[in-house]
Amino acid sequence: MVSPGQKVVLITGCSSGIGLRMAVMLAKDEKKRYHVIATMRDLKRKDKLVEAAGDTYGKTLSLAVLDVCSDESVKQCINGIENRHVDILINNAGIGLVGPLESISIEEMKKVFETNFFGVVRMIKEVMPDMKKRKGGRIIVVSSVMGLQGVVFNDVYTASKFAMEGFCESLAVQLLKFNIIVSMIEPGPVHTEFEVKMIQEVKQRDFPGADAETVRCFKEVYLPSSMDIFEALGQTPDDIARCTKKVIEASSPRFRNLTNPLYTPIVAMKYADETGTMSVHVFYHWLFNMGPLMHVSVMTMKYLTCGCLRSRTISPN
Ligand SMILES: NC(=O)C1=CN([C@@H]2O[C@H](COP(=O)(O)OP(=O)(O)OC[C@H]3O[C@@H](n4cnc5c(N)ncnc54)[C@H](OP(=O)(O)O)[C@@H]3O)[C@@H](O)[C@H]2O)C=CC1
Ligand SMILES: CC1=C(/C=C/C(C)=C/C=C/C(C)=C/C=O)C(C)(C)CCC1
Repeated sequence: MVSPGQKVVLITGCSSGIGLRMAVMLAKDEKKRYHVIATMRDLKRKDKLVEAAGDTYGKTLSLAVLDVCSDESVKQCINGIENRHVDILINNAGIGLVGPLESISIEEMKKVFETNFFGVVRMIKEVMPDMKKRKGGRIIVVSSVMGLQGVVFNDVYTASKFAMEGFCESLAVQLLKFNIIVSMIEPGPVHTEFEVKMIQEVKQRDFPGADAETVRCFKEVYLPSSMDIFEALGQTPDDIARCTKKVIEASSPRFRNLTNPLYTPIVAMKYADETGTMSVHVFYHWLFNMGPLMHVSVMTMKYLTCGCLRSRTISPN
């Protein structure tokens, strides 16, 4: 039951990771300001969430089935909510895809877009008309640093997040007219099942169709560097949940919210050279010439960005 004055928050992809921690953090709000509808595509995966929610389960947190890839599932879920009333929609569900392009089928690529891009579009299309009628609402989208800057061997995942950034940047203007505020959350690496699934998938694959040199670059250069970066910079899902709660609670939230200060110079570089050549060359040298020193270079970046650039990110603390 939603108490008077409580905001209804619907979150997608709450069976693990960032979505799970967001659901729990908002449900445990000291002032009980939120009623969280934590959704997942398969309720058999609810145990971790229910355990973490503790006694908020059935009070400020309820569960619902929702598969962002299915029109019917999205409709059924929203129709099941009292008056279809959602104050805050958090689009979190998403999947990764990494590896040499030659070894990835078009079907796999479509699945990534179906989840990460059309999943968000489907959710917004269903919730937006009611928000417009009520002249108010918040839409949060968990994007990624890869929604702002391409990362080698993440071509299709990056494209799906860029698509979402473009979509939201366009829609945000129209929605502001109806007092609906759109905010993006842009984490760098976060320790969740996303990382575990990526490592498992990569171990199982033998990358058919890709030439030996590309496979070597992926396995021997990119993967160790990427793991170094996860180890040195990885945030926790609680960090991202805290950032998101801050964005929800801000009276005038920023549109873009990077959660990790390391990425502010990377994004700044993109805007400093509008031709894009600098980013391509810097990433090339960083990966192929400094790859073995990745740990050192990342630690240096961490040190350099610990002060002034923090104000450009949303801090979890
Ligand atoms: N971890 C990271 O390094 C980063 C992650 N992100 C983004 O954060 C978001 C959350 O990922 P994270 O928590 O890390 O990863 P997890 O893999 O832990 O969580 C992803 C969640 O999305 C759900 N999901 C996948 N497909 C669907 C679907 N069709 N319908 C509904 N739910 C679905 C999964 O459910 P199920 O259990 O059923 O598979 C799971 O609950 C994603 O959008 C991701 O792109 C952004 C930056 C970095
Ligand atoms: C290897 C490599 C990089 C890797 C970045 C990674 C691995 C980022 C991961 C982000 C994630 C997981 C986002 C999820 O949405 C940099 C820093 C670009 C610099 C060049 C070399």
